[in-house]
Amino acid sequence: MGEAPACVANDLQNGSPNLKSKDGETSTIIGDKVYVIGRADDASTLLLAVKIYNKFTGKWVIPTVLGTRPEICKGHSAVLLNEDRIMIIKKGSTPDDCIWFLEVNNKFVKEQTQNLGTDEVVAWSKGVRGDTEKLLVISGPSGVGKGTLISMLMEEFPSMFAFSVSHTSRSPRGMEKDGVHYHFTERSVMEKGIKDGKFLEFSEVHGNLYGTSIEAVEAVADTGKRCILDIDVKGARKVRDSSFEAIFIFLCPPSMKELEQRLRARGTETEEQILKRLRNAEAEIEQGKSSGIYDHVLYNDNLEECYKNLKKVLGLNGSATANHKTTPKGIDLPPHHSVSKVDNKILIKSETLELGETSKNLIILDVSKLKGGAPGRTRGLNVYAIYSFSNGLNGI
Ligand SMILES: Nc1ncnc2c1ncn2[C@@H]1O[C@H](COP(=O)(O)OP(=O)(O)OP(=O)(O)O)[C@@H](O)[C@H]1O
Ligand SMILES: Nc1nc2c(ncn2[C@@H]2O[C@H](COP(=O)(O)O)[C@@H](O)[C@H]2O)c(=O)[nH]1
Repeated sequence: MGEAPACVANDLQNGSPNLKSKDGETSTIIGDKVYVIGRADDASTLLLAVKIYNKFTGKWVIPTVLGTRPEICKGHSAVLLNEDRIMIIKKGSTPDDCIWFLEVNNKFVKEQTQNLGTDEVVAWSKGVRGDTEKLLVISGPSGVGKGTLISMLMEEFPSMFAFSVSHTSRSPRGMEKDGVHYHFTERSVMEKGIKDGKFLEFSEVHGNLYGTSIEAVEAVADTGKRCILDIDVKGARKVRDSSFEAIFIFLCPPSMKELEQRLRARGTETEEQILKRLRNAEAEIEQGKSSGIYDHVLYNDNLEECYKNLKKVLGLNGSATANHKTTPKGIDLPPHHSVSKVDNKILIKSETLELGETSKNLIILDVSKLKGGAPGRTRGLNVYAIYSFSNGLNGI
């Protein structure tokens, strides 16, 4: 890995920021750095690898890679968007796997670079056609009824909402199932995952470690459903500061006395744990109301009333089919194609031979309204137009 990529010298001469594919690799220049994407040097993985050549220091760096990585394919094109994001268009891939984004300098990458204390961090996100709904973040003191209200929403709107399954170091309660209510995990394993940048957010709550993994949020994004996070105020603040768009709701109990009764009646905690949760509740309620994180503060006194109010702030009219979004569609790209960029449009050209006639095809992807990004999915990818020209037309 000692030599500079061959493309660097040529590229500096012709001034192009995006370099031609060499042996299935692409090289994209951003400032002093060349991002080389392709097979891993040791061929030990079937996932695309990233290495960075720093033209200033003359050194290669293997970055910390966050998010789910795309699988290797029959070649790919790389297109630089906005100096902080490289779009990868895979050849011969399935419609839901052909567009990926490598974030090299967005807010999340900058935060993680600081958190992880490493020099270089990059983050993958899969491209999703069209729009998906904002995340729904629900917080409130233990026993206020978050889980109860979330279950009601998911029961009434099963095709619309899905729960992000958090990791926790606490032990399961009687009815709780691993992988359904939480991923119950050893603290040391969670700490290693946090160190490796696998978590969107994490927090120490009531003496245990809790966290939302990037994978948990990605898993929900892939179903096209709206992702619900049941997390504490510190975690909500981290999500608020991230690139995610979300609606933040804080639930308050009618009184501390009622909160205590609910916790005791639930019967899932020891006396010591109940007292600890109640001690933390007052500070949490104070922060929830005054932090400016939350868009809505709802009081859960009468359960049915509170559920009605929750649906109201979510714009649900009570019908089970309201606002139902379908799973995001993929993009049917021809297996072999060439890619170019004009302003905010990506032009994907291909030729097919049918019944002795060559037809030229042009797909235009509009990337002007991209939203989200790593961690999670990059949404808002729009197939702008598909043109097909039979032999003799030289328009493309
Ligand atoms: N409005 C309500 N009136 C009376 N009881 C309620 C109400 N809402 C929820 N409960 C009950 O209060 C208990 C606590 O509710 P729940 O487990 O949903 O709280 P939670 O906020 O998710 O707590 P935790 O953060 O500890 O998981 C449950 O037994 C639930 O049935
Ligand atoms: N920051 C996060 N907080 C979380 C997460 N998952 C749950 N929680 C919060 O923890 C407490 C206690 O939950 P319990 O299930 O032990 O009663 C509660 O306030 C949850 O909102 C998470 O991933 N991140």
